[in-house]
Amino acid sequence: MAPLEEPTKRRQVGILGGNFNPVHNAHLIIADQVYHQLGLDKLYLMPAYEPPHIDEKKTISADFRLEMLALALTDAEHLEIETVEIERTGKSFTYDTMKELTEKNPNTDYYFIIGGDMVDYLPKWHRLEELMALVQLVGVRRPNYPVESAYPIIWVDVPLMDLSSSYIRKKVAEGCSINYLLPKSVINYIHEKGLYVDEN
Ligand SMILES: Nc1ncnc2c1ncn2[C@@H]1O[C@H](COP(=O)(O)OP(=O)(O)OP(=O)(O)O)[C@@H](O)[C@H]1O
Ligand SMILES: O=C(O)c1ccc[n+]([C@@H]2O[C@H](COP(=O)([O-])O)[C@@H](O)[C@H]2O)c1
Repeated sequence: MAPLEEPTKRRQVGILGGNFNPVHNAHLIIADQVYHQLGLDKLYLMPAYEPPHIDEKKTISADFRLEMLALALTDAEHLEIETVEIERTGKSFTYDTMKELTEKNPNTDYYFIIGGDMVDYLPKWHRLEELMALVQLVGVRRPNYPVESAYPIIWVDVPLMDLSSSYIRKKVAEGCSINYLLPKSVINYIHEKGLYVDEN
């Protein structure tokens, strides 16, 4: 009798989408914790070309943000950059991106991570029901934001971190230290390129 064929193991992949303006240690801790706690095969940080919010956030050129991500991830083999939204340019809705990725990689299960600040905003996401049919949403807590949702979110425990890219941009503009809030290589890059000095 012919031996039974092993079913192909599906690849388990996490995605942390964001602006990464700049990438900071809370992003890296979240990515690493979700990767390990969910036993994923890979986790991608996925920078947006332009934020998709209705009330837009300002951002800087994708080239700067990509270079800072590459510096931050130099020693992390389990963490990589997904550039699909940068290559597409313009605004990307997560549903459109995840549809493209799931079609390209039919043997992969995707886990899309959102910070607690995004939970209340979820009902406004583009084609949310369809997005939830494509990916598993994973929530991570953020200070001053809810930890519950009517939506089927897997909550992964991370330390509560009151750290944001806007805080870092503000500190640079004020001429304050940003040491230990993000990798040293990224701090050096920010100073070298003179980023965020005019932030208001
Ligand atoms: N300190 C944090 N705790 C939990 N989640 C976070 C934290 N910082 C960022 N995130 C989450 O990481 C993802 C990408 O975040 P983003 O690049 O917008 O950074 P940010 O620090 O929120 O930026 P900004 O201050 O410019 O709004 C989002 O889902 C966001 O909720
Ligand atoms: O698709 C949407 O409607 C949608 C609305 C708001 C945010 N998102 C995604 O959520 C991720 C975090 O967003 P942000 O703006 O906090 O960096 C990022 O990948 C965004 O593209 C997606």
